[in-house]
Amino acid sequence: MKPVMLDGTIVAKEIKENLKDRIAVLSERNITPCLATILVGDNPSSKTYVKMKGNACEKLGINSISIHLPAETNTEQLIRKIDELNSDPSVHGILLQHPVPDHIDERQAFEAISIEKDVDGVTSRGYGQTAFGFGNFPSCTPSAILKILNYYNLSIKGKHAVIVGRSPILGKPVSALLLNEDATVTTCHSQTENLQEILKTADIVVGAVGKPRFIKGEWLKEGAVVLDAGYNKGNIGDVDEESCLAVASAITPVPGGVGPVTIATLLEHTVLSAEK
Ligand SMILES: Nc1nc(=O)c2c([nH]1)NC[C@@H]1CN(c3ccc(C(=O)N[C@@H](CCC(=O)O)C(=O)O)cc3)C=[N+]21
Repeated sequence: MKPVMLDGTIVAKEIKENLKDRIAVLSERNITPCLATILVGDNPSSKTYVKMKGNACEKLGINSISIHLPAETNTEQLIRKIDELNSDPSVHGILLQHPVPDHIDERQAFEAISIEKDVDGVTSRGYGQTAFGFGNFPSCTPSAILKILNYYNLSIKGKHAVIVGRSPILGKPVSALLLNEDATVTTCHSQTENLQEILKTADIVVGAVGKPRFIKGEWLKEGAVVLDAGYNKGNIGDVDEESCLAVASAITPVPGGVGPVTIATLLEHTVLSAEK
C-alpha cells in the first residue's frame, strides 16, 4: 500500500492559524511578541533559514530582530550580545542559529540564553525540563515531530521508536519526548554497531543524522512510520525517500514535512513566552 504522506505544511498552517487569535489578544495588552535571531558568519543555508524564520514572524505580526555577527566574533562577544537580549524586556525569544563557527564555544553560548527566552530549547536546563516532562519550550524540531504524529493520530505508546542521531537539539530531545509519550526508545549514532538490525524492529523511525538519503527502505520494517528531520544541502533529507516509500506506512517528505512545523513551533513558543 502507498504510504500516507505526512504533510507538514498543513500542520504548520493549523498551528499558525491558532496563533493569530493569541497574538490579537496580546496586541490588546499592547504586547507584540518578539523573536531575536543571531546568526554568526556567512553560512549560506543558515542565512536562508534565518530569513525564513524572520519572514514567518512578519506574516503573523511577530516582531523579529535579526542580528548578524561577523564570522570572527568570539565566544565572549557573542555572549555579551546574548546578555543584551536577555535583559531587553521587548525580546521574548532568542535563537542562536546552529552551527556557529568552530572557534566559538557553541555550548557555552547556548547556555547564556536565559531559560525564560529559550524558545528554541537549546539550554541544558531546557533539555532537562524536556527530559523530565515539564517546561515550556522543548527544542522546536523534536516538538514538531511529536506534533506531526499527533496530528495524524499515529500512536506512540508502546511503539519502538528508533532515533538515528544524538545531537543536543535534535536526537537527544526527540528521544526524551518520545520516551515521555511511552515509546520504547533506541537512540542510534555513528558508533552504533548494528544499526540496520535495530532499524528492522522500529515502528517509528526518526532521521536526525545529517547525512543525505542515509536511511534506506531495505533497512526498515514493513509499515514503519518515518519522520525525516534531516536538512542537508539542497533540501535533501536523511531518508532515502524513494526506497522508503515502498515499505513505510507513513512518511514526511523533504521539503514540506518536519521543516515547516519546526518554524511554526518556534513562533508558538515565542507567543507563549510573550504571554508569560
Ligand atoms: N538554533 C537552531 N535551531 C534550529 O531550529 C535550527 C538551527 N539552529 N539550525 C539549522 C536547523 C535547520 N532548521 C530548519 C528549519 C526549517 C526548515 C524548513 O522549513 N525547510 C523547508 C524547505 C526550505 C526551503 O523552502 O528552502 C521544508 O522542509 O519544507 C529547514 C530547516 C532549523 N534549525
